[in-house]
Amino acid sequence: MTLAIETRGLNYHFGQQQVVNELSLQVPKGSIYGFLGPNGAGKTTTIKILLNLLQAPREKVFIFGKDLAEHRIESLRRLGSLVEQPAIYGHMSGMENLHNRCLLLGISKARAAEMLALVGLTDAARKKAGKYSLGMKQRLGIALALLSDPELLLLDEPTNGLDPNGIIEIRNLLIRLATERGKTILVSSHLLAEIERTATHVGIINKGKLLFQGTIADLQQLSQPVVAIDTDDPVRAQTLLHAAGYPAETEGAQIRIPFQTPADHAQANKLLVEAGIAVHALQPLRKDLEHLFLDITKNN
Ligand SMILES: Nc1ncnc2c1ncn2[C@@H]1O[C@H](COP(=O)(O)OP(=O)(O)OP(=O)(O)O)[C@@H](O)[C@H]1O
Repeated sequence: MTLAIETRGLNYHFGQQQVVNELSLQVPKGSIYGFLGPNGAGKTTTIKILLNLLQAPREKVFIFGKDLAEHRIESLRRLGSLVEQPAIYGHMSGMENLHNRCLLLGISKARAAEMLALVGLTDAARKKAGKYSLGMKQRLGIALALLSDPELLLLDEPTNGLDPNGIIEIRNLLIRLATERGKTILVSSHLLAEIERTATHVGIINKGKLLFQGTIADLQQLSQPVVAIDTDDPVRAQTLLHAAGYPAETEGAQIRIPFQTPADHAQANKLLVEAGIAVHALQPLRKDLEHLFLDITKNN
């Protein structure tokens, strides 16, 4: 497996505070890697190290197999990024913003129109960027990052503050960039739901430590959905379900069984009702990131 990004036991401190702790990321080439963690987990700091905005220690950070500390310029040429707010001039149109950057980078202006089309902003090309919606600004920021045709994109919470439409637009754009243009994309978020439909791979960090890394299928295995059952007699309900072969667990006054098929849930319901137990509610639940974190931390 070729790795676009690899960190080997990376550490980083702000004063006394250890913000990145023995972090070993492996981002396969061609993947959309969801870099997940709650606020303050160390995502932005890690991304800044990958961009050498914070100094990358020797032999800890590798971009396409090369030590970033030793091959800084060469590695950074292969990277495009959107960290925090995109650097956009509000008084210029989207097209002018891109032309401006083309001039700075010594790139043909023809790239500007191509990138605007790629991020779906052709119709708004002449509009002042200051009048763009937040989602349009983010897409313009991504177009700016793409001008130099980098192989690897690092996007720090690109959907932060966007409405559902904006989130879908960014999601579709990332999928197109990976599948049609062969880009590798590392995208950070604190919301699993935002990432899981886009990402092929996931890394979860908390307090600078990697708690999980793997494919989205590996993660889904861990976040198996469950069915929560509220009854008037949880103890007897659990015993009955167990006897019928359901691996029923209690969570407070609720019983939880693994999510199977609707017919299977109906069967469990029938079993309980026929035994004279009142079933108040039967509800499929997906573990959210917070619960997944708890689970993953517990297993560590
Ligand atoms: N320049 C700095 N000086 C001191 N501490 C900092 C600095 N930047 C970040 N930190 C601290 O490092 C920790 C990690 O912050 P970081 O921004 O990397 O997290 P994050 O996962 O990106 O969170 P968020 O989703 O809130 O952006 C936090 O406790 C933060 O307060």
